[in-house]
Amino acid sequence: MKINGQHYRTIWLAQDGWRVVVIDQTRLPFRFETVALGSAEQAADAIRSMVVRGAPLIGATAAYGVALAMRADASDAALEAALALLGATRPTAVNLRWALARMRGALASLPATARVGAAYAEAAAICDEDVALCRAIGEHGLPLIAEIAARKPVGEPVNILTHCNAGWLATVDWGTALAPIYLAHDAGIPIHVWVDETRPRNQGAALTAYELGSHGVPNTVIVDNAGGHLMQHGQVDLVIVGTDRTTAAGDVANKIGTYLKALAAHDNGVPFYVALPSPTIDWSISDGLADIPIEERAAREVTHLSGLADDGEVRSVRVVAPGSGAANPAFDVTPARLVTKLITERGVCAASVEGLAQLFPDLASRGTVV
Ligand SMILES: CSC[C@@H](O)[C@@H](O)C(=O)COP(=O)(O)O
Repeated sequence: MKINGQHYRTIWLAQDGWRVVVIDQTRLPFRFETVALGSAEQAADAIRSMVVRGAPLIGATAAYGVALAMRADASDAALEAALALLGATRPTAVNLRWALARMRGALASLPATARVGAAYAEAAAICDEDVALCRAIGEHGLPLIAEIAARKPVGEPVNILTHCNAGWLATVDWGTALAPIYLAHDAGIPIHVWVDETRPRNQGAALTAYELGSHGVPNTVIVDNAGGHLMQHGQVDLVIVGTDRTTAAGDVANKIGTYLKALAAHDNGVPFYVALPSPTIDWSISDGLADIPIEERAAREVTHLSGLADDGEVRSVRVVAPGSGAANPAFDVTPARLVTKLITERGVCAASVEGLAQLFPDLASRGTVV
């Protein structure tokens, strides 16, 4: 993704060759700042505090967190401690567990002296693969948008609604839900994106609008409750969202509020697509409602909002009546029956055991290593 004409991934190695640089997403869209992570503890903090967020980027950061830990101490005990520390940062995105399992698989059988180099190489491979997976998701999703564009009067944009941020910032590059949108835009298809603001943390208003705007994709931010109204009035052609964990049967956990968008889409005959790379599939479970752990975050994210004040400073203000409590479930589960199709790196499939198994026979039969 280009920011001010310069291409950035969301995670890279510092010039010193060992620290791990990430974009501080808590500062966007008003400040573009990077942070250099120098230890597993700092990587864990970055994930926990959502300096980095989005399922694939959480996994990539955790992988580099293990490499940082190995640089400090490459013993068996240090490896296990780093895996435990990083694994406890956020519960819902299965990419975290997937990346850590992969790091353990790459390192555990090696002598301590070989672990640092192998850990950096494996983390870099996870990042490079994520870029390729997301690009492939874009290529498989593009025809779905092109088909709708072909049915519209020439020049009329395809209106796509998205929730949260499942773009470049949530991955290493390209994004999942936004990858088909970028490719369609680059192919000259007129696109307009309805961006759900995505309370409480406003990943839509702050991050999705920022990155779409940086790429020149026309977009309009709406309050989370506007989607149903727009669908009733024929102003949404399709919905594309990402996911933090998809079951082997196609249930999808994504940012809180996704389920309500799926219900509204279903009621209005609007196609509801979920884009995901295979590391987001948890092959060990099939009932999303029963088996996907839903992160409960701090009440302060609900009681307070932060934004740019007229004096140019970013400030936090309370919006909830003093004394009232606040609940903050960060994700919800959309049952497979409400998902039109899944868009993956291997193609588009039904959100079902059969659909996923057909595209991923190798992974479906093996189950997830966790
Ligand atoms: C490609 S990212 C898919 C999901 O991780 C994304 O939609 C999402 O819900 C992110 O939640 P977040 O709490 O910002 O990490």
